Amino acid sequence: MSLDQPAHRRPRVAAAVLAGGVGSRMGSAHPKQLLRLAGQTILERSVAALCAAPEVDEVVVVMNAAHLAEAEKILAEGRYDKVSRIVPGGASRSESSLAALQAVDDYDDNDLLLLHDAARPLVSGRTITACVTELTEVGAVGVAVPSSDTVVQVTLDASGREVIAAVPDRAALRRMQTPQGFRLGVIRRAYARAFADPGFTATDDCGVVLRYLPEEPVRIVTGEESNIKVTHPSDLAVAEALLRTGVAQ
Ligand SMILES: Nc1ccn([C@@H]2O[C@H](COP(=O)(O)OP(=O)(O)OP(=O)(O)O)[C@@H](O)[C@H]2O)c(=O)n1
Ligand SMILES: C[C@](O)(CO)[C@H](O)COP(=O)(O)O
Repeated sequence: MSLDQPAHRRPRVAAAVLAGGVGSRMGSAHPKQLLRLAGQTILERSVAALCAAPEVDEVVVVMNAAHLAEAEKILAEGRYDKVSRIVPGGASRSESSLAALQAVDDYDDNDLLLLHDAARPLVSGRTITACVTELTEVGAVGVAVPSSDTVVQVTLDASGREVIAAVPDRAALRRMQTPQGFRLGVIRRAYARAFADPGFTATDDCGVVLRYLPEEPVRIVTGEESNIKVTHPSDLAVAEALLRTGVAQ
């Protein structure tokens, strides 16, 4: 903890919106976070959700470097008061998470960081609050939902075709979403170890803690089906419908 902070102060809470991707699966010329969803960009919707959360003090946007100026313009016009920094993302999602960590290097290890996919514009205030609440007890938390599909592990047969290798017990499986939240000391240590590992790859941030700080419990908060990740063109239509019908806001 830095010397100019009282020891008993409440932890500061930063939220990072990860928007460093190119959206290749969306197949659009523009990164998907800059596409409009019911009249507002996906990026703005994610930023607005985090800005509206009373627990969040500050929002950092990690933007695809080629579109930084565009994001700055959009977010300035929208007057998102909690957005303090817009920084360039990295080549992978993990490198963009690292850029978020670097953007809050003035925060103490005891402060909190939520990492959220820009591509999940329908996240609710309830889910954000639940993450921050859990971080009063644990150092790492991730939002997840049960799977309504059976999930199988596959392998390749001799002819190179996919076959089922295992059917894990569905009751013990969850589909991870974001936000994923951390005490900064925890996520800093996990990423320091991860980036020292030449074989490091990850698809989310909780997985980095699980792998590199195995002694650290990563708690699950049950999320909402409506917190979809806009990934393929059909997800845009689903997101529009969720907004139109009031299932999401
Ligand atoms: N280098 C990257 C890659 C991804 N992301 C962000 O991580 C979130 C989840 O990634 P994904 O849905 O895969 O987005 P893209 O990488 O843009 O999509 P694709 O994999 O289809 O190219 C998105 O908000 C994306 O912008 C990021 O900040 N930096
Ligand atoms: C973090 C995440 O949204 C959890 O489901 C997901 O792993 C991101 O994966 P992507 O391939 O970067 O979309």
